[in-house]
Amino acid sequence: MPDCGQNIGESAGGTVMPLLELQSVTMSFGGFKAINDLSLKFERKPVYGIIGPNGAGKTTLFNVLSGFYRPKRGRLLFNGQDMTRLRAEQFARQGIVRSFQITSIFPNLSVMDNVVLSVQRRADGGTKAFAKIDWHEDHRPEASALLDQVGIPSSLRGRPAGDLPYGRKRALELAISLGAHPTILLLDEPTAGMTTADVSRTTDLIAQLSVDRMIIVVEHNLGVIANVADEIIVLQQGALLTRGRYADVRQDPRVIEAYLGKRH
Ligand SMILES: Nc1ncnc2c1ncn2[C@@H]1O[C@H](COP(=O)(O)OP(=O)(O)OP(=O)(O)O)[C@@H](O)[C@H]1O
Repeated sequence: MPDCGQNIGESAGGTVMPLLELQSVTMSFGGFKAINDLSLKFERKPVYGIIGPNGAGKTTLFNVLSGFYRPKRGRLLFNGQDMTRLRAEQFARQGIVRSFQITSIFPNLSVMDNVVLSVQRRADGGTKAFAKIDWHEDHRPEASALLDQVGIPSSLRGRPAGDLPYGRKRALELAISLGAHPTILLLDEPTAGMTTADVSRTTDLIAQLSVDRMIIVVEHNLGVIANVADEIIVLQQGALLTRGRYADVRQDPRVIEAYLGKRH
């Protein structure tokens, strides 16, 4: 392969290519535009937070970014590659992985085997999701390390995943996602429904995980966003209202109005 002297993420012209880019994306439901002609660039920052009032289009955007929705109009580029027509599992194989859908946990499998399965799936290129347990042995060390990383103690790892308390289930979901070796990790309301202690643990974990990968978080809890996000993207009515550091965004009168209404 010829060496063109080009770094990953750098275009031929020397300008830095966004890791992820939306170009004029519209996502409609029965004629209603939940996302309307939205263009966004995600550079290589560690943590982006997506916020906005109810109905702003956060979940829809999240579903587009993770390949769960395919927009009718516009394009989604990952490292310059057009992802628009790909499916969610192809996104995951390329390195865009979403977490915090407890539905992806197999409740009857042990906590450890859930993570082993994820590591296995990645190692096999996503082709043998329901493999026999005996070839899991090779993947136990990595699975153990991932469970260490998300703070699930050894005493819980042999238990059926379905028996874990809520906060631990979400940590397990994160370990499962990390087994896919994401370049971009998408977190959908990572602290929803958590106790204060779990919120604090999850916030620390997001910061720790962001050292090695980009994280995009959709979150209602602005305290969490303030703590973890390097840049905030504010949506309103399916469009970009503004973006920037939390300290600046929270003082923006348009953002205050969007959240609280004109009277405030
Ligand atoms: N599957 C769907 N079918 C019809 N309308 C939808 C669908 N999904 C979202 N919408 C509409 O699109 C708009 C944006 O919804 P979305 O869930 O993306 O907003 P959100 O910012 O995540 O809101 P919330 O903060 O309330 O979760 C809303 O008006 C919603 O009713």
